[in-house]
Amino acid sequence: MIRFEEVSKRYPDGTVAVDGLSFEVERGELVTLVGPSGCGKTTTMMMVNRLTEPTSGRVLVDGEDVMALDPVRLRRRIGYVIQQVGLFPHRTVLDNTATVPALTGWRRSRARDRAKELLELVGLDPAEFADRYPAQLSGGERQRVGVARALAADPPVLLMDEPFGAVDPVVRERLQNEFTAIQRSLGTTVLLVTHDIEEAVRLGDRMAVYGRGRIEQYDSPAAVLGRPADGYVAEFVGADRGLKRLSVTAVEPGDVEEPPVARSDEEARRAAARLRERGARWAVVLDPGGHLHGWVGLEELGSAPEGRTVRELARRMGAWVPVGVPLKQAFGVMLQHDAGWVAVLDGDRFLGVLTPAKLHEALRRSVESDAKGVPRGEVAFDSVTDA
Ligand SMILES: Nc1ncnc2c1ncn2[C@@H]1O[C@H](COP(=O)(O)OP(=O)(O)OP(=O)(O)O)[C@@H](O)[C@H]1O
Repeated sequence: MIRFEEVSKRYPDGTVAVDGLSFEVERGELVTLVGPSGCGKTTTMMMVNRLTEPTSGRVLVDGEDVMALDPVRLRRRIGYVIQQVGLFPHRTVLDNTATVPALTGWRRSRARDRAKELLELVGLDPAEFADRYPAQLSGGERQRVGVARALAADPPVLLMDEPFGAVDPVVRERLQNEFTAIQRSLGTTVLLVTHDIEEAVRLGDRMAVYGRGRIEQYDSPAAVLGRPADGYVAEFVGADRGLKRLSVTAVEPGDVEEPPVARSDEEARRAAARLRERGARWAVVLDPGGHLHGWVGLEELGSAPEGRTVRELARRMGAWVPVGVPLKQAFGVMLQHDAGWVAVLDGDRFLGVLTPAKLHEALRRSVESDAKGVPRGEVAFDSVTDA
């Protein structure tokens, strides 16, 4: 969708901002550009919509050399979100958001409805914000309007320069999640510049790590963290890249272990005897169909009056995640519930539990699987301690 062929940019004062850059962004892909200040990220992006032009090489959008296209028409196909946002000061939030749909010929009421939907999505209640002017917003709110406005236009390509920079960390994470969900559903191709390595790792299908004027590594976040191309990249992504990998490594069915289980229709005392024999102090409670019902402690089971079933004593289980979420999320749930494990579900089917030891093992397996180029399930460790 976007292709750079040996692109260089030398500014008139002689500064070489970008030097012989070649890479490609597939349709529907979200690529993050990350690197230290002044390394050429913004220049790279501005060459896509011709806000600046290459000195040599070619930039192709959908197979067409941007230099052969009319800049105004080119920019209509390419959304642009910048940190300073660039909202129209004399227009309300709603009109700002509806600008492009209105320009491209939508009926006014339809454009405004769409704008309201998107404002809501980025966490700005239209009832409160629609009629305000940009000057009446905080920096973070302005940024959110900028993101809503870019999405309202539904462009096939979106360029974003630090779009979430001015938003506080809690709102940022929500906004990032909502943004990527919309981006995936619309199939938008995105180039996103960021200083924040976490953001680059979490959002990018692929990430480009910049050194001065060039890309040092272009790969999936898991590969960049697992196999940095050189010392520079390793240092840039940080000594805690193992931790960062938690964000990009999914919980797989093979990561879970089988916990002690009690069936909900089982008699409580019988279940207690079974658990005692096994040396277990608690059990996951499943209904006869194998669905998660909750959990129960040995003490409650053992002291239950005769005839009680496990179901009557089971407690609700908050510590669970769907299979496929990042390990980081599973770890977060574990900490949030102060639990030594977290249940993993596939739809409403219980797969098993993820323990801290299993989580560590999953992380190590993912590093090894990248290094050896084999699927994670095929990486063998003799024991967790070896891992
Ligand atoms: N119009 C210009 N004229 C001359 N030099 C420029 C111009 N714009 C940018 N540069 C220089 O080109 C280099 C790359 O700048 P660019 O803005 O692309 O970097 P960046 O990676 O986006 O930086 P930051 O993360 O700080 O935004 C820098 O050395 C910058 O000073």
